Amino acid sequence: MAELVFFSGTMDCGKSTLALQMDHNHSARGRVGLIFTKMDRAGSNVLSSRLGLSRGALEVSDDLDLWEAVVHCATAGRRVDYLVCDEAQFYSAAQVEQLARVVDEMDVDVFAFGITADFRTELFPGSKRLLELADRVQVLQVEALCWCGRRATTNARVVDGAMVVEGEQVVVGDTKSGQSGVVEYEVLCRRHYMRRMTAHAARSAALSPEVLPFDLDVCALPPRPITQSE
Ligand SMILES: Nc1ncnc2c1ncn2[C@@H]1O[C@H](COP(=O)(O)OP(=O)(O)O)[C@@H](O)[C@H]1O
Ligand SMILES: Cc1cn([C@H]2C[C@H](O)[C@@H](COP(=O)(O)O)O2)c(=O)[nH]c1=O
Repeated sequence: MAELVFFSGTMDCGKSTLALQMDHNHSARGRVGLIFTKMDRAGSNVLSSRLGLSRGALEVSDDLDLWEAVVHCATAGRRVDYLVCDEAQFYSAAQVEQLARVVDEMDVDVFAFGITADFRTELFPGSKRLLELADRVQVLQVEALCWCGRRATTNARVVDGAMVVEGEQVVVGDTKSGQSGVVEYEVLCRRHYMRRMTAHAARSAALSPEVLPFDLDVCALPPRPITQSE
């Protein structure tokens, strides 16, 4: 019996890697799949992992009807046993409903991968619909960690080390850019998200004479690497 499964977690927790592993394992057993993605950091029509693995993928444009795409393959005589859908947070609610229809009417497994909440801790439309319709929601076992060592549960948007909470919901980016003025993301625990305390802000606070010595959060900072100039 086919299922719609939503594999979710924060940024940088291994979702794309798992997507590639799932495709590998299913195809190794003779199953035939289609890989979809949307706005992968590496570019169009590619599903990439920070581990360096990547595969060609069908780009999910805003107007792509995923039900029609699978029906087209089937009517062209191409077997489809499963779909891998990465960056599913970017899909529309209607496209998620099309995926559910593929599962229910064509008995095709759909494995969707994506983050649930944006930089404001609000659900993406695609993620919301997946949480509402999926047969199973699996939180990935590899935990991304906040700078303090707690499990990260939020995806903060950061510009020049400072958290920003205003802006467009969709800004493609990575967890480290190192370039001034460029949007990047940092996974944080809820506590430090609510405090707007990025690793950069915590390090700055640690150097401030106002910080009381028993502010354990700041004391939890990993030692800053000593640069050559110091
Ligand atoms: N050099 C490395 N050695 C081992 N694991 C790594 C390395 N670089 C990245 N990773 C793993 O890859 C994960 C991110 O992979 P990726 O699939 O791109 O995540 P996501 O799609 O969730 O953003 C990290 O959580 C980390 O566990
Ligand atoms: C929090 C947040 C993230 N994004 C973008 C940034 C990345 O391009 C993807 C997530 O990719 P990953 O494989 O999970 O690392 O989503 C965004 O557009 N808006 C946000 O609020």
